[in-house]
Amino acid sequence: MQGIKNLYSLLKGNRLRYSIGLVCISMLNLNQIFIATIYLVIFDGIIAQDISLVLNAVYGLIALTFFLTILVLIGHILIRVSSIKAISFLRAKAFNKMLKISIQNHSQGHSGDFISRVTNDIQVLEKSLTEYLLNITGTFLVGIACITYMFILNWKLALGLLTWNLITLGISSLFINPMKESSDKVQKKLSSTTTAISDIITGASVIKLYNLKNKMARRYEQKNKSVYKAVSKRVEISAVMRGLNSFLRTFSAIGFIAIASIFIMKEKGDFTFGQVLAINQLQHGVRIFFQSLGEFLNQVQESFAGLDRVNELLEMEEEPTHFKKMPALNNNNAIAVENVSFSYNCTDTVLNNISFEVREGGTVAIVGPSGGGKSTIFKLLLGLYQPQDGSISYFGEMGHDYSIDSLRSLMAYVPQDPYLFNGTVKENISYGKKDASDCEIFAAAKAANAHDFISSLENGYDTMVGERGIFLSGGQKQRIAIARAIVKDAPILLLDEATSSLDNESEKLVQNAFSNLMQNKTTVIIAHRLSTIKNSDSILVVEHGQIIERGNHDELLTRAGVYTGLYSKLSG
Ligand SMILES: Nc1ncnc2c1ncn2[C@@H]1O[C@H](COP(=O)(O)OP(=O)(O)OP(=O)(O)O)[C@@H](O)[C@H]1O
Repeated sequence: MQGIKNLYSLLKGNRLRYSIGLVCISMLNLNQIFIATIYLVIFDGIIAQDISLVLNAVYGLIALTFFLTILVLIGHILIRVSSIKAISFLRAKAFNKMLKISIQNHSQGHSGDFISRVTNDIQVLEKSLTEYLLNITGTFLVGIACITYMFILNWKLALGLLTWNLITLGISSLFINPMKESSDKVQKKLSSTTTAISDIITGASVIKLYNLKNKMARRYEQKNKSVYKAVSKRVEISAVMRGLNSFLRTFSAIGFIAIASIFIMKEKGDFTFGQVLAINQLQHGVRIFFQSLGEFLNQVQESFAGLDRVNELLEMEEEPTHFKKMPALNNNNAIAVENVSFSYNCTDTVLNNISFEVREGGTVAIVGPSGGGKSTIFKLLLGLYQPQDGSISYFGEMGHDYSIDSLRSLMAYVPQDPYLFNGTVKENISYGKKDASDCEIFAAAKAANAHDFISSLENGYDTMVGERGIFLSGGQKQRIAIARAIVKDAPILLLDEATSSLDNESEKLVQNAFSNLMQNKTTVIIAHRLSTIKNSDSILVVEHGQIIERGNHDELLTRAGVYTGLYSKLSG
């Protein structure tokens, strides 16, 4: 019952329209009652030789058919419109939620699973609003109406039939839990196939490069097989349930005819022939109520499983709007990081007691071996994760004094492999600043050494870049990302220099674009180019989550430590 209530709650704002639609369509189910009444009138009329009674009943039947057709038409329109509205609202809610959930939740889940929740699971919910709830409500209404009418016609027959149907409901209800469990499994398995599909799309080039086609096909086949197994299990349960229902239905009909015949033959029945036919008709409604209701309740379990998964998504922890409170710092530098420690999983320490500062307009380069914690420092500065210990301040204000949004407006971040959205070049640059004018976009592209190549594209700034910028080279994507950062014009830059080497010409263009971007800005750069490192005010060597050396290029070289080793590798 709670599950059905939850499904109805999806219709918030559309409930009245949906309920009217439900009533209209349910009226169609109530035709059992009308037809039973007409049978009663026609057959008792025939026996009484009353032609006008028979004719009136026939006219009534025609009028009823016409009336019900109109009602069903209106009902379907109302149900469809309100369901589509509710479902598109839910889709938008899930989409917005995905924009808000913390990066931790994003990294823990698989993109395919998220996609499956917003597509497969919501689709099931749509079906439950347009089909399952309709079936349940209609069945419920017709059942109650038929039972009431049967009691009015003959309470003894009604009581006998009711008892028998209650027993059949008890038998059907044995299938509720297994059906819910197997539907749950089907939705989860479906989600894992979406995950596999998402992998082959995002990893298409790796699959081709390493010739993983067969491996991926086998992996998908396995997942597909497990979907097949889960669906087969559900089909088995449903088949047994349907078979049993069908048997009970037939048994009940034969039983009723037998009992009614005995009553009539022994002339013990206190009902007319018309009433027998009417009750026979009504029994159909009662059977639907007791048997199909069980069947529909089992069907709706599929939507409860989908609803659980969508609700799980909607209840995921959102990114906090502010940093958590930190011990105050008295430091007016553009960035001050003091005694910061951090772990992704609360057990393995990734950053251990890190402290450094960057003066306004200064440049700090972070270098060190892979996995040392360089990118993690950026994630903390950007507020994507919060340190467990220590403090971070920006321009003399504590991180927690800013909202996360205003904090991010202070920073422009250019990652190693910039993400471009599937849109035009112009759109991708303009993401740096709301309402960026064409002039600002062109000026930024010029400063990022991107204007010339953009102008030579087929549609210039209106050229589509493809998914993740697939139509552009690595250097071109970087320059567009730099142009995006220039448009943002944030006082702090976080730059992650690409490790992959570009050809000489492209390398020069990107380096030059970086220099233009860094003018008059405070910059922290994860550096891999010797020239960048040498030109920084200060260099931090990060290894195993600690700053093991710091100073400028000359100072570090005189120490003959880890930096000297890195330097000789880079210059060698
Ligand atoms: N989202 C995450 N969840 C759990 N552990 C993570 C996550 N991201 C990184 N790590 C771990 O944190 C450590 C530091 O990673 P980080 O990416 O900061 O290193 P890095 O110095 O930037 O490496 P690289 O130069 O290869 O990019 C690594 O051991 C890595 O496995």
